Amino acid sequence: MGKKPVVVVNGKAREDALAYLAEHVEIRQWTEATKMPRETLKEWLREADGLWSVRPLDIDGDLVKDAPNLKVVAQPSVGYDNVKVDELTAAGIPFGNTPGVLNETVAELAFTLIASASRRIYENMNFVTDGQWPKQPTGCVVGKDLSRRTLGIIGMGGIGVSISRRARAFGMTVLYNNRHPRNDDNLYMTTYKSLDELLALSDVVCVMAPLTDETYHMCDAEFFKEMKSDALFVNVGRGKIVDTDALVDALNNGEIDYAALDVTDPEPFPADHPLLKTGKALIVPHIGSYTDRTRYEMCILTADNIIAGVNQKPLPACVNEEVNYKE
Ligand SMILES: NC(=O)c1ccc[n+]([C@@H]2O[C@H](COP(=O)([O-])OP(=O)(O)OC[C@H]3O[C@@H](n4cnc5c(N)ncnc54)[C@H](O)[C@@H]3O)[C@@H](O)[C@H]2O)c1
Ligand SMILES: O=C(O)[C@H](O)CO
Repeated sequence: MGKKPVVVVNGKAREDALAYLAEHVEIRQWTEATKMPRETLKEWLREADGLWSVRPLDIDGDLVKDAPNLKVVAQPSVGYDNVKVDELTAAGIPFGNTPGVLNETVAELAFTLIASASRRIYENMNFVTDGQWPKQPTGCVVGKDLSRRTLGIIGMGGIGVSISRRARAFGMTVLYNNRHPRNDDNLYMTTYKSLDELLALSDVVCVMAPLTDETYHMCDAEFFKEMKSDALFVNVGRGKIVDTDALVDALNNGEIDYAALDVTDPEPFPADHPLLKTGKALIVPHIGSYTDRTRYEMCILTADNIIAGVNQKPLPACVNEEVNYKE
């Protein structure tokens, strides 16, 4: 039997998925508690056929330029704003991500944020844990309905569609903004609006777009001024889509009512950040896809991307399908 292809894993990854991958390749994993130094990673890649990217890792042409045998890079996420895909394409390296398998799970988290923030679950639970059970009806923090209110989704891709289905089941009117209006059955009773219209009409605005040059700081001071003053702002896309200082100002000035975030800028988010001092934010630490089953499926898809790549076969989920595979 010939030598197995070598795949570098630059940090901690699910052991069950690595065990599956190890049936096909030889794994060289960075197991130190500290982040793998970039120069060491470049050194290891000189001998490698594949890279399983553990985030945060900036992936670009420089990282792979001295890796003559590298045939694939893959990571267990759908977002790939850490990757200069065109530079991998130029180097003849396909890049694999994990679309689809996480749609329902991330939509469940987005909807959990929408519902929990609307009913002020966090603040109301604090009454209970503090032994301050409130006198009804005025003592508690009064919430807002979801039914008969309007949700505006920015970024109507795989996850946006799954969020819109949940919102309709809760009796919400659903609007969306996307690069292009969509025309498919998934968007039943969901209406395309320009960004300005969506912001003016929505009671809940949910960002589910990728981070790109175009979306960086899309949610700025002007954006929040265009929202309704009693609206909820939700971000499950990427933290850097939001100008966080502008969000703090908008909450403090009453331009919007509340924010619920799965993603922040920066990550990790500092415990003494002014956003947490507004008392108007529900924040969780980027857990959108974190259920055991979904993370397993994402990691198995990552392994399958790598197995295909090292064998110079088309990846099951390839971002740069146009790549000319290395000979
Ligand atoms: N919080 C989490 O754990 C988590 C989990 C999964 C995905 N994400 C983020 O969500 C993003 C979307 O995931 P997806 O699987 O739905 O991707 P997708 O590619 O299926 O959908 C993204 C949609 O956003 C639209 N879009 C792009 N630029 C836009 C813009 N400027 N304005 C409006 N719409 C725009 C695209 O046209 C596309 O329809 C990912 O790129 C990732 O950054 C976060
Ligand atoms: O993009 C994704 O898939 C999530 O943010 C997890 O990294």
